[in-house]
Amino acid sequence: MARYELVKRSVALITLTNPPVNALSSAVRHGIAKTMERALSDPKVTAVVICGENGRFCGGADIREFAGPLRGPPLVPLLDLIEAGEKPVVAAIEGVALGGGLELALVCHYRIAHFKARLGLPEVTLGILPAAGGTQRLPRLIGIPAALELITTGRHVSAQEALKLGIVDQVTEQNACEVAVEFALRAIAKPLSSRRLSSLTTPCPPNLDALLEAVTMQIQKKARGVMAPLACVQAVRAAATMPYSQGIKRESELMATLFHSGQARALQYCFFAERTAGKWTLPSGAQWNDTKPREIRSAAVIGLGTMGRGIAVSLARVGIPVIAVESDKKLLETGRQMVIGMLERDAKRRGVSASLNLLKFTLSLEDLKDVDLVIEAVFEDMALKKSVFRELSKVCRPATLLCTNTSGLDVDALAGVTDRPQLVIGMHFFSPAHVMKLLEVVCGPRSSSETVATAMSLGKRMGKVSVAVGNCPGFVGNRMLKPYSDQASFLLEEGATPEQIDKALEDFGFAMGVFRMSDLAGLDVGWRVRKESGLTGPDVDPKNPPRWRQGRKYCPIPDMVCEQGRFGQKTGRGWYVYDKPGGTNAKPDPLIQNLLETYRSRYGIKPRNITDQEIIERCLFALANEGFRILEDGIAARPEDIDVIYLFGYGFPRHRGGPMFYASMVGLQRVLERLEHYHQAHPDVPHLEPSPLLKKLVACGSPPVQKWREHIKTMHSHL
Ligand SMILES: CC/C=C/CC(=O)SCCNC(=O)CCNC(=O)[C@H](O)C(C)(C)COP(=O)(O)OP(=O)(O)OC[C@H]1O[C@@H](n2cnc3c(N)ncnc32)[C@H](O)[C@@H]1OP(=O)(O)O
Repeated sequence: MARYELVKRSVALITLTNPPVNALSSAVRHGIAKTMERALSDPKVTAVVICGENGRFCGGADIREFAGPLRGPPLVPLLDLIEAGEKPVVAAIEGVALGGGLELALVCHYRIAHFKARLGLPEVTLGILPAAGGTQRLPRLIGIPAALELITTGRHVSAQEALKLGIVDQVTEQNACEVAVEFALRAIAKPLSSRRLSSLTTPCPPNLDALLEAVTMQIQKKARGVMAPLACVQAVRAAATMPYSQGIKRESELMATLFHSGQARALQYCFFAERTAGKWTLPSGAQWNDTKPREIRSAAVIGLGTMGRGIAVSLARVGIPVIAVESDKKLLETGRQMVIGMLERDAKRRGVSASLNLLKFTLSLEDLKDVDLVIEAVFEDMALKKSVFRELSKVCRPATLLCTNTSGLDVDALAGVTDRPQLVIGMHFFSPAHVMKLLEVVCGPRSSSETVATAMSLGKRMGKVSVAVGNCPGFVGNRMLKPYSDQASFLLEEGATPEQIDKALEDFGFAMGVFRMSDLAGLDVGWRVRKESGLTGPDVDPKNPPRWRQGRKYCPIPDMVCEQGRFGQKTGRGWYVYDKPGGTNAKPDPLIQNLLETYRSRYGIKPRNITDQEIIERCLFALANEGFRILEDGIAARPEDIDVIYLFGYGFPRHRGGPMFYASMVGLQRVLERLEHYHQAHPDVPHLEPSPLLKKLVACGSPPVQKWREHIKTMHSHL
């Protein structure tokens, strides 16, 4: 796990060998300990270079080992030994030096980085802190403010920025290992004491307390309830106020509180879930690693509304020529200006030039005859979408992939009107499409494996986290949203207010509660869908009981809000009131309070006190319960996929892991009991009835989320 060679007759070259990222597994730590001992004790060796195999220095501790007991040599004494050695040690950083990898580099006396390398201490994103001296050595090297920023955010820096900050001594465009060997030979005669970071005094700003206070407040505002960044601040404070020997103890104490926390488990689960989500399998057996995607050299987007504009920008900024289509001149011109503006702003922010030459705007579908792939992003109306797909079928060459950006309509019904159902697939982007990372790739029963592979690979190319899902109304994300938001509406009936529900959800960790989020998205969208599906509006049978639709309990309050022209932020009024249309400062509105009181008295509902616990349980357990049904139905392949969709598309707090992981952390038995309790109280709400899969998992002893798959017997997988 660490290779030893003697180069240039006197330099020991130690190469970490643990593909793919040379993580510091117990075997690698053992390898480093053995090879370092050999290098330090061999009189022929005058200097040491440490590098990583395959152009990657080191991706840090092996995160998979965190779940088990510590085996092999602990890192801190090993790193102290390297730093204390009397022979100069040089880190040759190629690829990445992250977490424990950077901590290893920090105990080397010199650091040479390849110009493409990235460095950072991302432990905070895994719910822990850099506990191999990182919080003590980095502030001593680059000062408190810069170290605090890097450690509390986990941000990676480029080699160039690392040089500016003083983290590395040299950046090279050549082979970093060869440069490091030459560097090491020159360093032999030089004294090492000033290169041992643990022996240095931390440069301390005069306003230390004010700085730490400001950073703490910023964290509490941005990452409400998240423990690790606050612990990082305390560890950095120790670097500023204590000698190294005490600071390292403080670092270790803080790590001990974080290491076994539920937040750390959740965040580490998210890390792997994100990587698992890209690994799709179809009922045919075809899967991500045996199906070659097609190369997409040109694309088209139909419809330049909010979604279409974002999609066009996402394609153009990764170098794909895009033809954008609108139905009339005015809309085309507006769309053109918006797309160009968005692309220019995006390019400015990234410090690159805007690829405007890749854009073409047209009113004619005929212009799409030669493109490789089309993404339809017209209004969410089946008849309209079908007419577009019929037309595309006529004008596009037979090999063109036809994708629909629908948020819940039947992808197979669209495939059915084309001459190539195997090349039709859903690409459900989230608004704003050039910002939001999630892409649901909706596989119809007739979508070919090559089509799935191509949509997934295009998503990756656009920087999206793509998840393959099956075809059903609302797919995964929006299907689960319904029970969640229905519960919020029922809670309004029973006595809660929008602000109370939002606060409970925001205290849980959501960036926005369900009502503030609906105001942002626009209330009219859901209203239109409910009208189309006959839940409200003129098509509802007048004989229908008032709070009852399609055989189940229905809350008409959201419709009543819309009937008053309150569509959310864009109209300046929704569940809240805003200073002006388009305003973002939500204030509780007495008119909504009135509406709720009138509604309750009309239906004889006596308002009751509702606790935050009930809000969280009813909203989130109903959400997870639908997730279990989605797994049973084979619409999502694994719980990780559902969690990734909720993390990246719906703002579920990452330190809670996603709805399915959260349910497993609460305990499936407890979730089952609470759902049974609420279903007993509300027997007319089917979403509260515990799903068979939840019951089955409880009966099997509530296995960990990673094992649920073994208990899901899907007869008709849609994936
Ligand atoms: C006491 C000492 C404590 C130290 C604390 C730490 O060091 S915590 C770990 C800190 N390091 C990180 O957080 C880095 C995590 N990794 C990444 O950010 C990225 O993987 C990467 C290194 C930037 C490489 O990205 P890339 O996109 O090229 O590859 P993948 O992300 O897809 O990863 C490839 C596979 O490698 C697995 N993996 C990556 N890092 C680790 C790790 N540190 N431990 C274990 N496994 C790791 C990843 O899961 C992928 O595996 P697959 O099986 O192929 O999905």
